[in-house]
Amino acid sequence: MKPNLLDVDNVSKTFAGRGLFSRRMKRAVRNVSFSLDADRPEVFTIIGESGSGKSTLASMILNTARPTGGSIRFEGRDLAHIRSRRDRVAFMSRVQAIFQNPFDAFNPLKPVDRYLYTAAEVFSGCRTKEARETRVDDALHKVGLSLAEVSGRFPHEMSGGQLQRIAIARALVSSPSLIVADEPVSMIDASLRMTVINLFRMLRDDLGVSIIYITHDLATAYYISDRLIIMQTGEVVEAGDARQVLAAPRHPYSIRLREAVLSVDGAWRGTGLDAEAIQPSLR
Ligand SMILES: Nc1ncnc2c1ncn2[C@@H]1O[C@H](COP(=O)(O)OP(=O)(O)OP(=O)(O)O)[C@@H](O)[C@H]1O
Repeated sequence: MKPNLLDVDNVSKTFAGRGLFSRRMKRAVRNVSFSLDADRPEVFTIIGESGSGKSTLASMILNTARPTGGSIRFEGRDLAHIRSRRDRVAFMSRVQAIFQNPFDAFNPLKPVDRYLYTAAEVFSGCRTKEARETRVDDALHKVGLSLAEVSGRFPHEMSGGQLQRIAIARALVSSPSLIVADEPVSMIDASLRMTVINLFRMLRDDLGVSIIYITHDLATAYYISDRLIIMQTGEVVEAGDARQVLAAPRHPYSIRLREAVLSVDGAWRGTGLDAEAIQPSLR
């Protein structure tokens, strides 16, 4: 039987308390489980307020932090068994990350195309300049840009939205099957947010890439998610089909979350989304 794309199996993460003599442990993530099907690309959203454990969970999925309980398998392989450089590179070519602030992801003194060439060489094994250029141009076209537009340009010459699209292009260079996007639009102008959000849809529908979309923003979550989990103090308090969960939330936290969005006039406008058009039943 074909393994799942991802299995997060009863995963927990406890941090040792800060301070030399501190014995207090911080349980950032508690017993979280979910799976992504390899044959059904989807946008799977992890939503929750600040400090609910979203980024900690993301870093375990990206294998940059180890769970203190439970296990994570990618395409059937336990991430704890990925040790050699070769295995790490192979994993990273299949699972890519997009972070919150695109300006942090690029060195201001380095032209952005260099990052794409490096990705083409390291993750896609493109040995010649021509092969790298073709690969990079192809990835840039998928996000609505081209090598000609981007070549030799520095991060400060780009808008946040453009730079985030370049970050997505960099992630696409290796043809990943999973992208973990941690608050990818929260630092981008509202007017450009939807371009990036719609790109995730395109990646799912046209390229078959699954996206783990991490956010505290209910409106964009509602717009693009297939399934979601809602986290509170490290635990999953609600999970399921995005439309069902957000249209009829059951847990007090998800009810509060929904009310918070609906009570703030213009909250939907801030995202560039039309709440009525998306889901009239939320009103
Ligand atoms: N390295 C660490 N050492 C100790 N505690 C940590 C560490 N990293 C995170 N935490 C704690 O774990 C909890 C979850 O943090 P996390 O960053 O995963 O939350 P989050 O939902 O991503 O929040 P935000 O939306 O603000 O990024 C928080 O209470 C945080 O203070």
